[in-house]
Amino acid sequence: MAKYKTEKEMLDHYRSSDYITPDGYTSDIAIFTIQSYKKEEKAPPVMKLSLMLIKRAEKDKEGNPNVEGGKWAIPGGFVDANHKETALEAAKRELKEETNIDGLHIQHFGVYDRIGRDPRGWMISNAFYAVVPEELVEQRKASDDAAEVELFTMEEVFKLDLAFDHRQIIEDALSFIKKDMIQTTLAKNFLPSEFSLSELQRVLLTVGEDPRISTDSVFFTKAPKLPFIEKVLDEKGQPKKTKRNSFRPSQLYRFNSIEIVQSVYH
Ligand SMILES: O=P(O)(O)OC[C@H]1O[C@@H](O)[C@H](O)[C@@H]1O
Repeated sequence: MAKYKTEKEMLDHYRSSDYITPDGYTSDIAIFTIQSYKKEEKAPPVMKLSLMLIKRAEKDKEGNPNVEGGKWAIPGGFVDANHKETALEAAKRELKEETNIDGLHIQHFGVYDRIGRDPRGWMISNAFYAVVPEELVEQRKASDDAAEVELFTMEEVFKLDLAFDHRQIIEDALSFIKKDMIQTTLAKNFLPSEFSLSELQRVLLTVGEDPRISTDSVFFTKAPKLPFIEKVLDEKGQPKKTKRNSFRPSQLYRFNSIEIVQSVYH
């Protein structure tokens, strides 16, 4: 038997407390970069995918023990409903407040809502990621409820005792980055404007093993035909080569302006 005649009447009597509702709404941001180290003069640089983590403060602002205090986590925090914030706005604000990093384009990739993921209650978290050149994370500085902010290689990250379900969030972000690396020209951010195919191969492999890229015979046959790169010529119109990473000269390439719609490395 219907109790109300109009939507307004129904809404006036609606009590959200009759239902289980979330206790909090948060945003988390995974910022990755590729760090490169030149180990030997005539060898290509060693490149490693790294992630920026914060160490959660042991105590909150009032001096009480902090939940998951002392653990490493990706930066994040609560969406400020009093200021009608969206999850994206909260992600950018929290990133700035906790790490001093500003102005990045971040991509939403998931919602984490498993009951029990946060011991304080049912907190639903929106996860964002970005892969940026190292100079963009150089101004990092811990503040607010972050005691430290550091870059860790992925090997190091997975050895840490991470807060909440952040290990799962990081693993999921990684699979998105792997796709980005082969479906977009993301690699461009980590290469000089003129680069050799082995330098391109090294950047692509920082996100994980892929036999189609790591097998030289496959990669070096396919790569020169990629539609979005072109050979660089010198002033005389001859192929321009480099010896910066080897004793044998290697052809230099550059990205052209073709827009990529589909994976092209495969
Ligand atoms: O850092 P505070 O504000 O304590 O809480 C935010 C964190 O709470 C967790 O559910 C989220 O994943 C987010 O990282």
